[in-house]
Parts: sequence; C-alpha cells; structure tokens
Amino acid sequence: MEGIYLIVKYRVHEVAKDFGRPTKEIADILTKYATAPKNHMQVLEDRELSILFDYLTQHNQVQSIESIYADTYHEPKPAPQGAKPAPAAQAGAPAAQNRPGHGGAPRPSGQQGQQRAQAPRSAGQQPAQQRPQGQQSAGQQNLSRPGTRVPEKKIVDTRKSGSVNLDKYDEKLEKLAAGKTTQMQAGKQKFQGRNNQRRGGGFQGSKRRQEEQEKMRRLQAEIAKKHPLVVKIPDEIGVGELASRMKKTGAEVVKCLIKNGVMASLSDVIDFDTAAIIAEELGCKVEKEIIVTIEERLIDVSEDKEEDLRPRAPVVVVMGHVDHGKTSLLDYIRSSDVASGEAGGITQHIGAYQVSVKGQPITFLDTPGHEAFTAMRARGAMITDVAILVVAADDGIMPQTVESINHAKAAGIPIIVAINKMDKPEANPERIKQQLTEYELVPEEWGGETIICPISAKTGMGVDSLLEMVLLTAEMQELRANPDRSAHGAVIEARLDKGRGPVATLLVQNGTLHQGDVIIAGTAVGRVRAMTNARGQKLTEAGPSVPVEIIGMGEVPGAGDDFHAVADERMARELVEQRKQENKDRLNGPVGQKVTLEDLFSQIQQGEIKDLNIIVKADVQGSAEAVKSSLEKLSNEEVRVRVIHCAVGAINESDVMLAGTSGAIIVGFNVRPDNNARDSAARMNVDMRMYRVIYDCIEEIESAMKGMLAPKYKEVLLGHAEVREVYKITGAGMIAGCYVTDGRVARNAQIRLLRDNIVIHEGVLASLKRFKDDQKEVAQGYECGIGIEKYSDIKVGDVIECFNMEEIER
Ligand SMILES: Nc1nc2c(ncn2[C@@H]2O[C@H](COP(=O)(O)OP(=O)(O)OP(=O)(O)O)[C@@H](O)[C@H]2O)c(=O)[nH]1
Repeated sequence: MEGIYLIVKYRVHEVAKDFGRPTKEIADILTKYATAPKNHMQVLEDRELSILFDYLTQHNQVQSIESIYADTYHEPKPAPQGAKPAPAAQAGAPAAQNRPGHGGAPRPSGQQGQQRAQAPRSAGQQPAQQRPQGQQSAGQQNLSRPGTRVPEKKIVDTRKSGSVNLDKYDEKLEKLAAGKTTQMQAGKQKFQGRNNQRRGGGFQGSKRRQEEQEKMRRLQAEIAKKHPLVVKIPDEIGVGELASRMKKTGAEVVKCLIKNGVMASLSDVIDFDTAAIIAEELGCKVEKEIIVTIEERLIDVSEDKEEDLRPRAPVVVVMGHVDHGKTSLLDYIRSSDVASGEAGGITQHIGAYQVSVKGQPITFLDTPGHEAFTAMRARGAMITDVAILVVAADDGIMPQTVESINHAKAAGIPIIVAINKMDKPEANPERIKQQLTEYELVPEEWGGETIICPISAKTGMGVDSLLEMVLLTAEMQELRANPDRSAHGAVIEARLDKGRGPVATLLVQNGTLHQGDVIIAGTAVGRVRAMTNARGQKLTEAGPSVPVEIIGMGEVPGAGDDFHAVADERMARELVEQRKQENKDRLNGPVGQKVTLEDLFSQIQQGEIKDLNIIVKADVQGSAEAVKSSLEKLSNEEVRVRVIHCAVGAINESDVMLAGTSGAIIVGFNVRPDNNARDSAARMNVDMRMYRVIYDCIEEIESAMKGMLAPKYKEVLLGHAEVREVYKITGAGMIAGCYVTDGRVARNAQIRLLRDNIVIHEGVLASLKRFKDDQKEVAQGYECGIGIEKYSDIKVGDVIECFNMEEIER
C-alpha cells in the first residue's frame, strides 16, 4: 500500500460529510496535525487523509464503546470532572508519539491499513479491558491529543459503529491502490461516478447533494447578476476572443449569436454593437475598449489653452515664374538683414531663415518656387502663412505665375504681389495689375483686396514696404503658438552630409525644440545633437516659427515630413518600425481613395463631394478657356465644378501634385502628361483624362456627375518610340527611324504622334520594320522603322506613343 496515489479528489468538506463531522472540525484536525486547509473545497493528499483516518478512527473508537455497551450500561456515567487520563494512556502517549510517522507526523497509509486490519483481532481478544469511563476520558483527551494512540486500549471494533462505516474506507483505499495501476487510463468521469456512487450509497443522500448544488448554482447566478463580469470590447472582436473575455464557451457565444440572427463562427470577427448585445445577453457588463496606438501614447496632440498661446512669426514662401527674381529677392532680404547689424555674418542656405523687420521676426522659406511648397503640401505639411508672388514688371504674368496663384489659392493662403524689376526702364506695372485682375487678384487701389508692392530686388527699392505688408497681413491672421510644450513642426530640407551624417532643417510650428530632445520625423528617429540657424549660430532651443538645422537623426527624413519631440526614445523607435511597415503595406496594397470619374457619382451621392475640382491643360489658350467655361457651366445644386487651374502645355508633375493635394481630376485637351507626371499620377492615384474633342470631355464629365458614365474601353499604354531620323521612301511615304525608349511598339496597336507632349496626330501604323523585315513588335532598346498610315508630317524629336484600347469588364 506504500505510495498510494490519490486519484479520487477527496475534499475537506466531503470527508466531513462522510464522517458526519463539521467541516470546521476536520479543518482543525488538519491544521493541528498537517497543514491548514485553505478552504473546504481543498483536495486532500493521501498523507492528510491518513492522519484524518487515524484520528477519526480513534475518535470513533471511543464513541463506539458507548454504543456497543449501550445495552450493558444504560446510563453511561459521564467522565468525572477533571478526571485524569488513564495512566496507561499517559504512559503510552510518548511511546506512540515517538514512533516515526505517528501522531503529529504523518504516517504512511500502509501502516494505517495494517492497524485497522489488527483492530478486529484486538477487539475480539480484549473485549472489555477498558472501562467506558476511563476510555471516554482517554477518548476525550484524544480529541486534543489524537496522536496518543494506545494499542492496549484498542478493544472495540469501531466498525460496528452506526455512525462511521469504516469498511467503506478500507474499500476505498483498496480501490485507490487498484486505481494506481489504472489511473493513467481511468477517466475523471469514472472516478466521479464511483465517487457519487460511494456517496450516494454512503452517508449522504444524492438528493440532498443535488439540492445543495442547485442552491449553489442559484447563488452563483445571483452573485453574477449583482456583480456582472465587465468585458471590454474594441471596435471589432473575434467571436473566440469575445467568448474567452466573457469566460464563456465558444459554443455558448455562437449559440447566442445565432439566436440573434448572426451566423458567425468562432473565427469570425464581429463589430462592437453585435458583440455588446451578445455580452449583455450573457450577463456581462460591456465597456468600450479604446485601443491607444503607440502614436497616441507618444505624441501629444492636445489642443493648446487660449492663455498659453503667444504670437509667432509668419512663415512666408516666395513664388513666381522662372527668372522673375525670386532668388534675388530672398537673397536681398537675407543679406540686408545681416547688414542690418545682427551678429553672425555669413549666411548659409539651410532652406529657411528668419529676419527681423522693425523688431518683428519673419520666417522665409528659402526654397524658391512652388515645387517645394507643393511637394510639402502634397505630404500634408501646411507650413506657410503668406505667399509673395513675384512678377517681373518687364515680363508680366507667365504660366508659372498662374500655377503659383492657383497653388496658393488651393492652400488658402493670402497672396502679396511683388512687381519686381521696377528699376528696369521697360517696367510696366499697370499692365501687370490689369493682368492680375483676370486671376481674381484685384489691387487695393482698384477696390480689391490684393496688396501689390512695386519692388526691385536688385536695388532694394520697395522691399522694406513689402516686408511691412507681410507683417500687416500676418497680423490679420493672428498667428499664435504655445512655446511651452514639446516641439512639433515640419522638415523643410534634409540631406546626408559626409562628415556630419543626416542633416535636417526643421521649422518648429508649435512648442520649443531643445538641444538633446528626442525627435521622430517620418520614419527617422534621433536626438538633437546640435542646432544652428541660417547664420551659423549655435542654438540650444528654438521656439515656434524658428527654422533650425539639426544633426543627430538616425537617417535622412523626407522634406515635408512632420516631426515631433517625444519623451520616450524606445517607443519612438517602435513607432518608426510601425510606420515603415505601414509604408511597405501601402506600396504593396491598393492606393488611397481619390476622386475619379468612375466613382464621382457615388461620392456625390454620399455627400462626400461638394466641389468637383478640375485642372485643365490644353494645347492652346483658346481651347483651355473654352474647356474651362464649359466645365464650370456643368455646376448644379449638388456639385460645384471648379476649374482650379487652367493652363497651356503638357501635363507636368506640378499639375499632378496640385490635383493630388486638392482632390482634383486633370483634364488634358490635346496634350499628354510627361513621364514624371505619369509616374506621380500613378503613385498619387490622380485621375487624368485626355480628350481630343471638347464635346467628348464635357459629355463624359457630365455623365460621370449623373452617374451615367459608362466607359466601355480603357487605354493601355504599350510604350514610346523616339523619332531619330526621317526618310522619304518612294511608295511608302515618310518613314521614321525610331528608337523604342520604353515598353514596346506593336504593329497592330494604335498610336499618337506627340511633339513636346502635344498630340499632333492619332492613328494607326502603316508599317513596322527592323532593317528590311516586317515586325509584329519591337521592344525597348531596339531601333525600328515606323510608317504612320495616312500621315507624313513626322519630325525628328517627335515621340510615337503606342497604345491599345481594352474593353473594361463590368
Ligand atoms: N534689373 C533687375 N534685375 C533683376 C531684379 N531681380 C532679379 N533680377 C535679375 O533677374 C535674373 C533672374 O533672377 P533670379 O532671382 O535668379 O530669378 P528666379 O525667379 O529666382 O529664377 P529661377 O531661380 O530660375 O526660378 C537675374 O539675372 C537677376 O539678376 C531686379 O529687381 N532688377
């Protein structure tokens, strides 16, 4: 019997029940002779059971004597008060206690069995050696000293007692022993069954047990009702996850879902509302789980309090047509400020600088041209407050002037016009003012709102008053920021310096940047090791609107990226990893939703579009204007058609950027996009539509607005070939000696002939040859001879664009 494994889970309260003793008593015995049980449900080890059996056997021995001799002793005398225990018992006690495994120390159950086996014998052999009084007295003492088991006193077979059926325990122990061999295979169920059987046939009625269990269940349900389990549910949750959070089985949850008409399996994801209904139905209290992203934890985007805001310097961008004097103006302003006496001296180009005008600072973006400005806007950086539009007095409004006007308008920033080169004798400012009115820039002197300053970037004439006007315009905007928070702003320029590593010019837009700050800019992290301004002065901090060049970034951030000073570098690195992954996913995944003619109608219907922005590019000014006014006439109550930019020439990258930032569609009329524009449009998902007839263009956009657009074909570009030589061959007409620059040229595809990206002709090929052989196709990098059907006006430098029309499957 040595080392019997307790396979049946025998708990404190069960022992108590089976012995008909209070649980407390059992617990007390265990506390005294073994380890204190934690609660009545604690499963007992065989060692503890042995102690209990020993103890209770002894205890019952004494009681049995009474019952056994009840017939003989009708009036059992109570033990005399303070009766001394029998000397034998006293004498026996130390001996018994000294026995290993006996008394206080646990005894192997084997010994116990042995002893019980001896019991009947001793009972038979020494039936009445002990008197009941003495015995009882000893027995009573045994309650407090259970270990003092005296063999000589064992006279009575306690198994005859009506209250404890010890056979049962022998039987049980035997089963336990037998069970050892089968324990591995024996299921829990089997033992439970045996357990139940034992109990049922034993001391307690199964009925009572069931009643108690029922009571327990009701109690638990009651408690659950009073203190429902609180489950946190996010916007979406898997059914399995919901079940585990509610501490329910998957089947219960699925059943409840089906009951509510939702056919979902464990692996399905359900929304918050559905999950909340299910959870409530299953007796849980629902709380919305708000998932805080690393970005939210790391970056403080809280609004500034009114009282924390302080005035900040305006950030100014200088725009205009090529050679109208942007750089000259910026240089003049910078150098005159240096000359005006501030320490430092040598200025360097860092992308932005600050000057002081009458004690008030103005920040200039030193990256002339709207390309940089638009590139930043395309990345979501709104950094400028005022635009200075430079127009050369001797030249007038040119295509890039118009682009600049439209870019500034789209960004919603005020424009101050600087009519430059006023020192030139041929300067004609009045003509320029006149031209400006065509672009809704009406001079103040003519009753409009546009500030116009005649200047000379060469002599400096009028520059001071231009700067004053900038301050005035800025004042109207009440530009303010909170210097007392961690810095946030935009990357103006960034590059890799051989000696210093990544160098970035940052414009602080809010807060104050300190040397030593950890910053995160796009996917770059770093600590500001050193800060300098455009004068090369070292700074330890930079407040709102201050541009600084910093070193210390881990990698080169992108111009236009947002930067934030953060408290936790480790978390910043984690965020960067996350952003990198998101960028990767974005590149691999579908491009973002932008306005396209295909989904225009549904966006109008959903109220997502109130203005349909269009950029018109055409081959001649007349067509551009005609397309513009025809399109604007399409406006109705729901949608206003706005041509935000209208110009002559091929579609360029700047057009695509403007379209991208203002959610516009580009309409090309007899023009084509250049390669950069095509790449950008694909990247930014900008819809470009090319037409040859105004009517087609108007009709298509009108149909799109009415949701009746049904393009049956789409154009698939095959490739381009550049015309390098032109031959006249008798009988075959003009043949172009071409070089396939990209893609391929196919004999039976359609072509259009482009000259400076303007469509000269559209048609089909008459011939495609390599040397003297006809070809079906000629791939990139090969030369070929191309003849165009019924067309001979081909010139060197022309580009032949080859395409197919493919039916769109619906
Ligand atoms: N006479 C005169 N010439 C000027 C003035 N401003 C600029 N220029 C000249 O105009 C030419 C072009 O000036 P830039 O400042 O380079 O013009 P820009 O607009 O920056 O040109 P890009 O950088 O090519 O876009 C230069 O030769 C300047 O010297 C001016 O006020 N008066």
